[in-house]
Amino acid sequence: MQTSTSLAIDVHGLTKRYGGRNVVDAISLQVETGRIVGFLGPNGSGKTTTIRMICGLLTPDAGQGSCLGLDIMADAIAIKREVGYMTQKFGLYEDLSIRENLDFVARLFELPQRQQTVDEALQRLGLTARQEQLAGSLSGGWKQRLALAACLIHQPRLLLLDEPTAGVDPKARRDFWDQIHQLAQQGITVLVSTHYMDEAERCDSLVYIAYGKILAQGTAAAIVADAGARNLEDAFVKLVGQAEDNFA
Ligand SMILES: Nc1ncnc2c1ncn2[C@@H]1O[C@H](COP(=O)(O)OP(=O)(O)OP(=O)(O)O)[C@@H](O)[C@H]1O
Repeated sequence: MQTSTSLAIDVHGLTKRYGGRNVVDAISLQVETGRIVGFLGPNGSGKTTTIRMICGLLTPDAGQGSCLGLDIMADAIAIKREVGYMTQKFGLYEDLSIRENLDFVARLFELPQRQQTVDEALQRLGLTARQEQLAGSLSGGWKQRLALAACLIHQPRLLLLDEPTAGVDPKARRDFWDQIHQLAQQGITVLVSTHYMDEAERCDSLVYIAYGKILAQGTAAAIVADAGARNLEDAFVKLVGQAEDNFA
């Protein structure tokens, strides 16, 4: 039996309603510390909304739970200090350099020894040589690397990555995933949403949602086997087809 202390995410019945519709509908999710969990589902299925409720950015209409042992309703501010949240749209200042962007984030978190912290962040992500380059002049892959450096600067224990590799070339995506695996080896938990099947295959386990509900979860191999499918993509097509009949 799993004890709650080994769960980085432990939420029950999370529900969010917009315009009279449950866009997230009673989702319960448990993620063990140090795991990489892929969060998949069609556009508009509720992934971003769920991620935002988990990290206290959005208040659920129903449900409860904890993130890193902190209550998602009562401890939202404390959660933000422990979580790195990377969105599809990189929230960086295009007219600031790489170094200035990281320094700005370090100030927001009121980190001590800012210069050293920024130096280390630059080094860890291979950004030192480009530190004076303006963020706006970077390619998608380098912007993504900077965004990851920014969301790691306060040494979070949990990374919530919302389609972090959208629009990034294959080499940069591969580098990014190598980085994610290194972080997980250091004990950081990762919940990552993606539409890419090759990325899903690199996760320890997967959660697949549609219409705001979890349709399948487990390892990629188990999901494929349970769906009687040839591969992950086929499994998801089957699952969403069945869900259309039930929920659409
Ligand atoms: N603030 C809001 N007001 C009204 N509707 C919203 C709001 N935020 C999200 N929605 C709706 O909720 C549904 C779920 O959106 P969400 O962004 O969580 O999906 P998603 O699975 O992350 O999609 P994608 O893969 O396209 O990023 C969508 O129909 C969206 O239009």
